[in-house]
Amino acid sequence: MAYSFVENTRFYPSTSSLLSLYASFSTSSMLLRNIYHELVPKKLETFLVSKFLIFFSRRKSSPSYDTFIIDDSWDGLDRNKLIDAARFYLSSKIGPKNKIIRIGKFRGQKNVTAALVEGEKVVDVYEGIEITWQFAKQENDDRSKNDKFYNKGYFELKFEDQYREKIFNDYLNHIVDTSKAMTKGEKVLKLYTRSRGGWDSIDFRHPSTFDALAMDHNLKKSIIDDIDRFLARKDYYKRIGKAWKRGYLLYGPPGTGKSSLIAAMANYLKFDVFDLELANITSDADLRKAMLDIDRKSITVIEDIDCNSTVHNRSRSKSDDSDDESFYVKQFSLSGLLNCIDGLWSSCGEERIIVFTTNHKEVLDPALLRPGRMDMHIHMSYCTSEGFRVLVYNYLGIKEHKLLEEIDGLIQSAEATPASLAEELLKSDDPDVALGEVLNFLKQQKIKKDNEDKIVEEKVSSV
Ligand SMILES: Nc1ncnc2c1ncn2[C@@H]1O[C@H](COP(=O)(O)OP(=O)(O)OP(=O)(O)O)[C@@H](O)[C@H]1O
Repeated sequence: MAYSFVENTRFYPSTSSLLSLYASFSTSSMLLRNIYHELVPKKLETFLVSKFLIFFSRRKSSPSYDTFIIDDSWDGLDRNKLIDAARFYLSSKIGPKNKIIRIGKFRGQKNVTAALVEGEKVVDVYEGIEITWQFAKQENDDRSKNDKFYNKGYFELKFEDQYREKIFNDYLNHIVDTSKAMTKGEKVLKLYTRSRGGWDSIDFRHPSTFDALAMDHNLKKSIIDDIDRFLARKDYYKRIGKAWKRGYLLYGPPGTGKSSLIAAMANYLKFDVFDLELANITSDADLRKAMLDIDRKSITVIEDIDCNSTVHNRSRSKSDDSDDESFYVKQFSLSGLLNCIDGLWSSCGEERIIVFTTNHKEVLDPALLRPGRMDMHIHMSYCTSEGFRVLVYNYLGIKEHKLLEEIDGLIQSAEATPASLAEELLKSDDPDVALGEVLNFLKQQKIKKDNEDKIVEEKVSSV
């Protein structure tokens, strides 16, 4: 036992020496810590720690990656909206690491936009997840092969496979929302037309505005009020169980501004325009598909409905037509079309506007004209004195002129369209000359109109 005591004192320090050793160790570690904090700033420390962790986590196991492809078109038919959103989104992510970029600017757009070219990569970080974007061109596209700068293609986004769900459910929505916010106030409207079973789009840059429209002031105001009320009533439509859509029937002679009014509506609402030519619709299924593919916040236009035998002639029977396919198209009436739209759109719960135009309201299916069918019937009439003042201000920049009184006296009876008067005003920048042209035109127009009236009167009296 004594031996063991002697042995123990030789190999183990006493409690007091242990305490003094600990005290000197903690003093020097505090000193070292202070020196370290003095010399190494907080940011550098965080950076070093993160690099250290990344280095060891990479060494631990090499991650595997998944890739999503965002193609130019979806389903081979319609434009893939996600690619447009991705383009906008990535334009803000392109940085100094990208040595070659495409740049451009739309008319009316405030800032220059950048885009990725083939092979260039962008690394985006979303909630700590790294996503690598790359743009690639379609291999089977001939123009892609020959034209280095042709930008039809697709995006690849690559990420660690453990984040697949997060990317799919959250990140892609984040891209759509961010791109929407980025384009707000700078939205370039699109005009969609139907071709090869899908919708093709081009930029829609019609300059028409409500201010520039030559039409009755009260009518103009009632249209704007109607649109505003419609947009504010989402809950109301939901409550009464009706599709949140509004239908307008524009009727009047050619050149009275029906297309201009549609463009003014689109510009006012910042809604895209879908031009639906019923003559290009091949079947009921095609019509349903076309209607279902129409985006929310859009105006669907069916122009010159009176020229479309397919929709106003309801009384045709199958024996009238040998061709089954065309018979099928001719089967749907305008009110049938509206029912179809109501049915399809009621489930979508998003705002949509539909506009029909006609030069001859009188030949339309009476079912369409029944109250409640189209929400508002808008008569686009020949130019009035009030409307002409708007044109004069738009084209010549003046509000008063000595010839205006004489023009006012003729304008109502001459039945001139705003389009024809606009043509006359375009002939000169000099108000004296331009308004002189208008006056001559109205005089000739009046003579023509009186002659036509005389012929009609003679016909009526001979009957
Ligand atoms: N009410 C109007 N206010 C201002 N400009 C007008 C108006 N109506 C016509 N115009 C001018 O005439 C051009 C042709 O008019 P627009 O195409 O809008 O007429 P429309 O009634 O749609 O004719 P159509 O029935 O032949 O399609 C317009 O681009 C515009 O310059």
